Amino acid sequence: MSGGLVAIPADIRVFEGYTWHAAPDQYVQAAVRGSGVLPLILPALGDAGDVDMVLDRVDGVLISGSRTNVHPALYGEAETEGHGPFDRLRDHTSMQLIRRAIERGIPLLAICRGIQELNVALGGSLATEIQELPGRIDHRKPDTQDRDEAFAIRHAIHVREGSCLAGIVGAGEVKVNSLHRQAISRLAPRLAVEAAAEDGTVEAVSVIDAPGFALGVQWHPEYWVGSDAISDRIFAAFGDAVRARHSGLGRVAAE
Ligand SMILES: N[C@@H](CCC(=O)NCCCC(=O)O)C(=O)O
Repeated sequence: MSGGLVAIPADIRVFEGYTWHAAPDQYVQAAVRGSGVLPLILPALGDAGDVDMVLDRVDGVLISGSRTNVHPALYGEAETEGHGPFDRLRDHTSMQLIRRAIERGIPLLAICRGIQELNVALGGSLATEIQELPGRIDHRKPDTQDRDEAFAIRHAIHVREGSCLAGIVGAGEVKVNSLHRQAISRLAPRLAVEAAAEDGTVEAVSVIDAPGFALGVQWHPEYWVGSDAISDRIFAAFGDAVRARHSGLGRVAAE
């Protein structure tokens, strides 16, 4: 595998009487098949981790989705019933990784919870239970046990002309899936909105003046890699950026 190494920060999960550091296989498979890179699941070590030691050795960072939410204290709000469930170690590891990857120009693709972590890591905030906000559609996962139904393409978003994302998938309307009940509220200063849903929900952002590839999307392109052109193009573009860094081209440019 010559495409480069990509860190995927793990979630903390408890089952079978153990605590696990885990990442969903759909992100691992999308990294391999869609980006042509070698994924490396990174334990959620929080302060015990050494982010720069990891970033010295990888060529990209892929931040996955999760049913857990970023803790509201990280964007200055009080915890309520509606904000949970939480994964504080994931929060800490992801956000350190995000900040340093951007500073070092290491390619970053942040998906669903990942775009929310990106926004909070750079100083923004989140809204929770957005389906209860005036004028918002319901962005939550459909009530089904069938995974293809859960990740089915469901609503339109508008990709802004001239955005980084437009350079990957084209500007205008595209259709995406939707499995979230939180979304960006206060946009972080260094983020630019790349796409939005018809109800105003931010669906994609890029990092202004980032030295490397740095894109966040609220939907799940990883799930349909191999059968959806938009998903394929996003992961191919991420893979190109990772390969450029792996070959030393991106590393020289950014550091
Ligand atoms: N928890 C956040 C982010 C949502 C997310 O990442 N969803 C992916 C998992 C979908 C599932 O299997 O339930 C939010 O709800 O906004």
